Amino acid sequence: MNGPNDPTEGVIPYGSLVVDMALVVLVGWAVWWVVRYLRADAMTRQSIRQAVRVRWGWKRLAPMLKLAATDKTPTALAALANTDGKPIKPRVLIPTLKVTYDAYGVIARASCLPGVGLEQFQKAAPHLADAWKCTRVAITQDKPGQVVIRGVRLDPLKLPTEHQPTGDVPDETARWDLGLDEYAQPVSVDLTQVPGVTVAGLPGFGKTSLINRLLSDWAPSPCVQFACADGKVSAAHEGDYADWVQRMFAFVGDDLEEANKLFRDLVELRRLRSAWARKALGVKSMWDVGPSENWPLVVLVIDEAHTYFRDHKGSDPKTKKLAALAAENARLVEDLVKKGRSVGMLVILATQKSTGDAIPTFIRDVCPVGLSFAQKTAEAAVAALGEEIREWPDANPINLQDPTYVGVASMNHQSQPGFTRIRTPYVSDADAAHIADSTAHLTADPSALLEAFLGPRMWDRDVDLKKADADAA
Ligand SMILES: Nc1ncnc2c1ncn2[C@@H]1O[C@H](COP(=O)(O)OP(=O)(O)OP(=O)(O)O)[C@@H](O)[C@H]1O
Repeated sequence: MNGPNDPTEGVIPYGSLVVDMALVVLVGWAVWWVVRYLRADAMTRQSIRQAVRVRWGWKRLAPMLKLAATDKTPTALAALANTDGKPIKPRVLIPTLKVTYDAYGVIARASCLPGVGLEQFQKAAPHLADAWKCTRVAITQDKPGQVVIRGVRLDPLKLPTEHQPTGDVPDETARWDLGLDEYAQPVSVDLTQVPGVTVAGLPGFGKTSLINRLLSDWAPSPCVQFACADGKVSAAHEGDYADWVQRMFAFVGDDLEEANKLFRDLVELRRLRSAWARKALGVKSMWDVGPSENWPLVVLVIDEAHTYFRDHKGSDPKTKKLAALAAENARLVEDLVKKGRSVGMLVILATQKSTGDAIPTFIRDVCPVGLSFAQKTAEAAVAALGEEIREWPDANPINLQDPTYVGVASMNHQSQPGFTRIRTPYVSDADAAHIADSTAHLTADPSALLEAFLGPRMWDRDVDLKKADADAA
């Protein structure tokens, strides 16, 4: 009974305080979720609903897919509580499941149980895809005792994306952000220590846009200098690189002689860099210290590469001269790819031609990274990506001929087995032009930079280029 002197008067009962607080937390949590849901785009909202379904259905689904374990040994507590002597029921253990989402689908992390691990989850993947209404499900293990289940409702390869370059200096030099893989996971390749990349594919499937992205993302760095040979055009103001010319220390069109001179100059630079690396940088490989404004990473883009390498057949003097130039061009570019890695030179070769002479196999095979957009025939796919592609039919670029796959490439990297399919984003010409404009002042000739860096005393000294060649090989 509450009287005037009741000591509990004005004191909120402890139990009610806990309930109130729980209610506040619950309401706060619900509001947070509603706001999150309303602010999400249509694709993400679908994924949120999917994530809720996945979480709620897991307890029933896991045993049906044999992703549960039975523990017949009673726990100590159950044994103590078992006073009537009846046999104790075995416990069914269900892997814990934490589900998150993104625009493309769900990412679930499940704990492993005795007898239920990576292998069992991988076996169940097609059934998980059916139950969760996913186009694809991938199971990987990121740490012991836990698997990651990636389910994509929408096929990321079929959804075009765009990339707007920021114009900021990249955080990491030589990281090439390529796009999203078939599970919508970002794919990037580290091009430090990589001397060559090949890019092939039918016309109009996204090669230029892919290279545009690399140029746009890297151009803001003063530690990168670009040169280009574009076999599709005769003059710098034409074609895909017209805007980029201002951010390039050298540009040549389809003239074989001019291209030959550019390749020779770059081989000369490579030889000088090889000769001076140790004295000037204090290390044998530029990558030990990274590129700098004085010693920038030199990126040579050779577009429509077949223009410079293709075989010229005929016995008239003009054809013979072209044939000799093409053969020498191939030899010079091979030199750059084979020996340019440690001194910071990277060659990107692109072609729409799908025969072995477009990018000679002796050059292709020394390029550690190869990408191919759609190809018409299995032979063309092999010419682009090497014989190994025959063993990976799912990733074969002959399956990318549908217009839906404009912008989708299959990539191999010598350091990893197999191929990755990547949805590359579209980079508009206007955005690329803007970056080229705003970074044009960073353009510098790396040979002049080397000369200035070494100073007249060192530059004048005879360097043993033959020895440098032998060291670089
Ligand atoms: N990643 C992409 N996503 C969506 N659409 C793209 C993408 N890349 C290119 N496209 C579309 O395809 C068109 C042609 O692209 P691009 O010029 O990059 O092809 P290409 O392979 O370089 O062709 P070519 O060999 O003739 O130079 C672009 O204008 C654009 O409309």
